[in-house]
Amino acid sequence: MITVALTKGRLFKDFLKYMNENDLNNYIRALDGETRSLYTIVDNVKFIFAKGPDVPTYVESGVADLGIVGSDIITEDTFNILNVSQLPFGDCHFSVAALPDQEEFRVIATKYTNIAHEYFKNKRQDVSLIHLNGSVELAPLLGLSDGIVDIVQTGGTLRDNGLVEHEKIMDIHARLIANKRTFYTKEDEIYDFIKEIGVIE
Ligand SMILES: Nc1ncnc2c1ncn2[C@@H]1O[C@H](COP(=O)(O)OP(=O)(O)OP(=O)(O)O)[C@@H](O)[C@H]1O
Ligand SMILES: O=P(O)(O)OC[C@H]1O[C@H](OP(=O)(O)OP(=O)(O)O)[C@H](O)[C@@H]1O
Repeated sequence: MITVALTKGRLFKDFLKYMNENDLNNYIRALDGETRSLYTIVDNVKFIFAKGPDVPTYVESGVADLGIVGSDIITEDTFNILNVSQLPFGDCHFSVAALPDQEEFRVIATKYTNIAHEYFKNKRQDVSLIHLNGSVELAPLLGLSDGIVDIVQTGGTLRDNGLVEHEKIMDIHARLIANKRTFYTKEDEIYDFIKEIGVIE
């Protein structure tokens, strides 16, 4: 038995869409249902449903062998895991966004302070960061910050709040991650799963 950690929100919906497009019906039947259960078993794969930032924690500890997680999460925080491969879903990007006429960025609000810190440090720009937990678009609208560093997917949230992208920071994709030990001790089962979901030929 191998354990695969999935996130419950958007990324899970993208994974289901990917499975539908690739006729992975066995998994879809087990995963695509209305239930509050936090795990399900299909053949010899146990899927657990966690919050995105907790997926690498489960994988690092070895209670999960594999995980599907946004690259944003494993870029923002450091985990002792194997970063196996990029997956063909979950695409979005990080940007600096603000009101259209904003010229200077001295104060930035973000959920992703490490990514923002690294970005402005590399640009040799002295910026103060304010950590927020969500709805960060409010910060420049209320004058809490000059701009934000945040995830942009459709651009709808920025548009609906009168904000625009000023600088693109990096692309984001879903990634397959693995525990450093069990990737080798459970090699055959992991290989079968990865092959089945079409991540390798
Ligand atoms: N518009 C978006 N906003 C945030 N994350 C996105 C977006 N589009 C794709 N993603 C990716 O999806 C991941 C977040 O999905 P996830 O399923 O973990 O949580 P969620 O949809 O934010 O739900 P929850 O509210 O339960 O945290 C991010 O880590 C990122 O890689
Ligand atoms: O470009 P879009 O498709 O509009 O997506 C981007 C928005 O989605 C995310 O927020 P989320 O919905 O996770 O809520 P949050 O603000 O509480 O983090 C992100 O932080 C942006 O606000």
